[in-house]
Amino acid sequence: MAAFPPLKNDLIIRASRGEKVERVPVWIMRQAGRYLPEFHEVRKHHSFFEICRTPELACELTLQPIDRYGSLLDASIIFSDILVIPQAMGLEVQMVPGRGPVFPAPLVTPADFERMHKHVDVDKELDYVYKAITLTRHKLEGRVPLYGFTGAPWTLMAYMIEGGGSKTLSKAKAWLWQHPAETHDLLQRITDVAVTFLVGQVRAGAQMLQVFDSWAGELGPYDFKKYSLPYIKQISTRVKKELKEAGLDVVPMTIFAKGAWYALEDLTNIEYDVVSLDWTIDPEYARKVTKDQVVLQGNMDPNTLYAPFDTIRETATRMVKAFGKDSKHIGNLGHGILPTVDPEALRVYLETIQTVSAEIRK
Ligand SMILES: Cc1c2[nH]c(c1CCC(=O)O)Cc1[nH]c(c(CCC(=O)O)c1C)Cc1[nH]c(c(CCC(=O)O)c1C)Cc1[nH]c(c(CCC(=O)O)c1C)C2
Repeated sequence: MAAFPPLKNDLIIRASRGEKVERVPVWIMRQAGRYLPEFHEVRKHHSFFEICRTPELACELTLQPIDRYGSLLDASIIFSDILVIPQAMGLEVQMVPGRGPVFPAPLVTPADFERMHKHVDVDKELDYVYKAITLTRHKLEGRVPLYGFTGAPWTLMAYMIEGGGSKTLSKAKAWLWQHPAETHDLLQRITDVAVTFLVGQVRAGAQMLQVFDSWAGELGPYDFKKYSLPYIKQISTRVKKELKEAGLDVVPMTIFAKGAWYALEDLTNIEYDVVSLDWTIDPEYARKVTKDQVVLQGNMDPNTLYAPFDTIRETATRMVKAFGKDSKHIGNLGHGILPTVDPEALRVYLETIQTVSAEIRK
């Protein structure tokens, strides 16, 4: 395979390493997806997981926001889903229109471990993601870096037991009390897969990595320390070690533990370069707690994109200023962009972050 084209915009990589940069780099969680008409055009003809498993289609969707917004985006993220890991472990996941992901046969009791592969050949099962990453690195032509990602063990465990989205996570949480040993067994199995998967994504061409613990905030502080923190820490330390040993680039890693405001201090000490904040955390408070030891990412409420454009400008300006003139900040939303947002509202948000941050850093 030919060498990748040279990177023309490395702003977000420099920022993730904590270097002083000329302006705040920005990208958006779920930037490829349902708010874009060009996404729906492709979705009409292909199912969701068919797109994930077809490198040309996953690549095309990854590039859609980069083509649309041009220099207003400083990174791309490979089109895929966190649920490719449960699939690789042997569970079936369907994407049901209007409902989201559904497991026809979720884990009900630990006896259901029988239905999962005893040994997961991660590189074989998820080779389609690696192929999509490699192709996308070429097609990006060095415009921006490419993120690879994984779901965090707790969030993936929750999906595997709930069988899909849930308001209370009561089935998954019942496991914590009813099956504590098997809970740790499951979390460890997912962690092992995630580590190999992230290293494989870097080998394939990913230049940055993000771990999504979207349901972290459903755990209280004590349980987060017990059921999430040790595993997301294992992921960062093992991935960095394995990358180094394999002679690969030790790429910047981001942790997004949505809702886990109480764990902010712990999250700065587990070898992630960037901590992604949801909108419930005040940027000034986050800077105080993290003492500039990590780069902070985020964090406007995604619903603010429904506001009049002037309000979006005002809110984004206030956010950039709250993270501070000298702060280590990567612009993003506090969670994924919502499917019914006007793509032009996102343009206003991206433009504001880039121009206001360049202005105050002059
Ligand atoms: C990073 C990513 C994800 N999904 C998708 C991407 C693509 C890359 C990008 O960000 O652009 C495409 C991605 N994933 C999905 C879609 C829509 C599929 C469709 O109907 O076409 C897209 C574009 C489907 C999906 N997949 C998932 C949901 C949520 C269900 C729920 O809990 O109620 C949904 C709706 C699970 C999922 N998937 C993901 C997360 C973590 C981020 C977050 O918290 O939002 C989670 C929790 C991650």
